[in-house]
Amino acid sequence: MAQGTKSGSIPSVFIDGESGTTGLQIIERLQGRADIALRSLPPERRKDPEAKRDIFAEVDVVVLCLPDDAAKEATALATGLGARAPKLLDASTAHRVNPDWVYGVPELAPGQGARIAAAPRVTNPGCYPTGGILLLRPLVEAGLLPKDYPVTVNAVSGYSGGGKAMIAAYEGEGAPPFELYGLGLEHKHLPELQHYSGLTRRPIFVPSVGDFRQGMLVSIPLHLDLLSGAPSPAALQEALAAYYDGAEFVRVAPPEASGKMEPEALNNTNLVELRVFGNERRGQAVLVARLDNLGKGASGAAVQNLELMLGLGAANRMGKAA
Ligand SMILES: NC(=O)C1=CN([C@@H]2O[C@H](COP(=O)(O)OP(=O)(O)OC[C@H]3O[C@@H](n4cnc5c(N)ncnc54)[C@H](OP(=O)(O)O)[C@@H]3O)[C@@H](O)[C@H]2O)C=CC1
Ligand SMILES: CC(=O)N[C@@H](CCC(=O)OP(=O)(O)O)C(=O)O
Repeated sequence: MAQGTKSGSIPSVFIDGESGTTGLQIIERLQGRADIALRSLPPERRKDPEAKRDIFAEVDVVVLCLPDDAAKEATALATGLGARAPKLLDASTAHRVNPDWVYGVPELAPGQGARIAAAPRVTNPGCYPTGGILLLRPLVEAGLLPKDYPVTVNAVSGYSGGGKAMIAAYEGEGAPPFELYGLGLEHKHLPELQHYSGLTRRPIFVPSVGDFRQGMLVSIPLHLDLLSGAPSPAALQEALAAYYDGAEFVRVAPPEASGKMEPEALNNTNLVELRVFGNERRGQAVLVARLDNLGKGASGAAVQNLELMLGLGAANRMGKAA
């Protein structure tokens, strides 16, 4: 049963940015559901503040699938509505480390799902930080990974991660087969990656994009002798498995001494898979997260958070209880 709604028994949702990549994917995931009423604006009124204000006042949750500046403007508009303000779920980067917003990773820590369910403002995580944080935080909390470890995060994303502009560029002429970017070491995901992983030293983050539409790998190399107690790869895997025991959308695979990972295996799901590859003789390991950048990295995560915010989420979707 849904929590108190503004009108009727079915909670209502408006997606601001409904014709963008993330917005369209959320709509696809919600289509056919009888427990959520999806509201919409005609295309010519989608950027009209008055039309937005009216629909914001009528719905229970607004999902912001907008560029950062537009997300901030929409937030101000909602704030202006006072008691009629809807709950907000922001898919942009604008509020990710803002303490007034709850970080939308239910599996982050015990009780995080309940915090998301109760919050008036939830910020959906970035796609790369979703993989990085889910790998790093349990190891920091277990005391295995020192907080000041010099972490490097390497990652590759499908080009849909760059939204409509990057999709058009890659599906047009002359796109490169593969590109490193973010080499100024100021990528917008670094603050949330560091903050929610619990690291005191700023990680180095090297993202890349490949000529495939959708899917993502995030990998983190580790020197085991620099970790506390020089743990084995199996001990790292056990720490991850224990942390996510019971979490519906996070799978921790058995340890592997060798292997390959490709980025597309979890496309069109809300799953993230965590793996530890290790060479005990060499004292080295690589942590890898695989996810769909548009699934658990964006729209799938948004639907998971939306369900919690509307009181529709099953308890086991919330990660662990408090
Ligand atoms: N793609 C991804 O994998 C991920 C994206 N995100 C984040 O989600 C947000 C949306 O990204 P994405 O869907 O990829 O981007 P897109 O560029 O695909 O879509 C953005 C949409 O917002 C619309 N828009 C822009 N300004 C306004 C406004 N003032 N009012 C209403 N609509 C507006 C655009 O309209 P128009 O069509 O007219 O340009 C466009 O349709 C961004 O903040 C992005 O960083 C988060 C996680 C992953
Ligand atoms: C391939 C690509 O360009 N990816 C995007 C990140 C997509 C994402 O998660 O963006 P948000 O932080 O807005 O959520 C980038 O690096 O900017």
